[in-house]
Amino acid sequence: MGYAQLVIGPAGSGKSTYCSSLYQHCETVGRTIHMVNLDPAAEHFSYPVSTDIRELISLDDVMEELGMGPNGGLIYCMEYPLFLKKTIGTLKTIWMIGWMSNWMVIWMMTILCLIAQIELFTHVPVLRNFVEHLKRKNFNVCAVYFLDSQFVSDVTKYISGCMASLSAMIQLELPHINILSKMDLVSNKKDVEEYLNPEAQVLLSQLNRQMAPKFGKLNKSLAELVDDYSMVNFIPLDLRKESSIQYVLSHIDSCIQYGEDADVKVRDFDPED
Ligand SMILES: Nc1nc2c(ncn2[C@@H]2O[C@H](COP(=O)(O)OP(=O)(O)OP(=O)(O)O)[C@@H](O)[C@H]2O)c(=O)[nH]1
Ligand SMILES: [Mg+2]
Repeated sequence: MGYAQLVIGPAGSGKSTYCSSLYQHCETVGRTIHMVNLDPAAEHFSYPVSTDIRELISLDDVMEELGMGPNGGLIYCMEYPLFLKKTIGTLKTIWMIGWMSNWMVIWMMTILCLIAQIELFTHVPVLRNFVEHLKRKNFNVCAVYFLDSQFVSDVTKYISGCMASLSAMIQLELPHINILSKMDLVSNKKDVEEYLNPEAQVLLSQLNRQMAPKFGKLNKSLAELVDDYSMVNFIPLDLRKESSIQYVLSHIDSCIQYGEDADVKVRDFDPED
């Protein structure tokens, strides 16, 4: 059994910083973790990367050689025929050197803008195929979705963040954890706390207050949608506090049942498969 978290979220939401802090945290507590970069647009890492998709294809090369823009270039990279093969090869390499019982963090792509992000989740099957493959290979995987706490300062931004997260949740069909990042930048914690686990009625009245009356019906549907998917709640993350990282990690652990068989070193798969 292997364990993996798929770190996803909009540009600048704090994914890389989280990976770096998580790596340091795991080093401190003596927990093995492997970072796998699947982001063709990544630039540099402040932690050792076990495998890196850029050895196969990088966004810079695609933009330079094919004259593509950043969003189209990213989709080109993800659709590149060998992308899935390389990622699967990556996993095999990790398995073969016997890391099976360890954690693996898959640092998922940088999302260049919201449109690109939705296309990457809805139109490009490679992510989903990859997730399916991980599951078939006995990996417990969860998606860790990042949202910048600066973007939940009002209800309309919060709803748009929820919709993006929901779309990832529905497309990937993975256990899903939402993180509200950069909590150290929030001066009034109360403003944000009300969005950690909001009630539909409160969201609706706030939306109606901010928007023209003609949006009333839409607001009601959106508030109900967020409520129906009660999984759309957020865990705050303050990277200054070790306890906050530990708290997030414990949620992820329980989400993918890490720990129960963590010490089992036996391979329950065929590496050549
Ligand atoms: N104050 C504060 N700043 C943060 C935190 N996390 C990230 N940042 C800053 O936010 C910016 C973006 O963070 P990244 O970790 O690069 O975000 P990302 O999601 O990896 O961004 P892309 O890879 O471009 O999609 C950087 O300037 C970070 O220093 C945090 O917890 N607190
Ligand atoms: Mg990044």
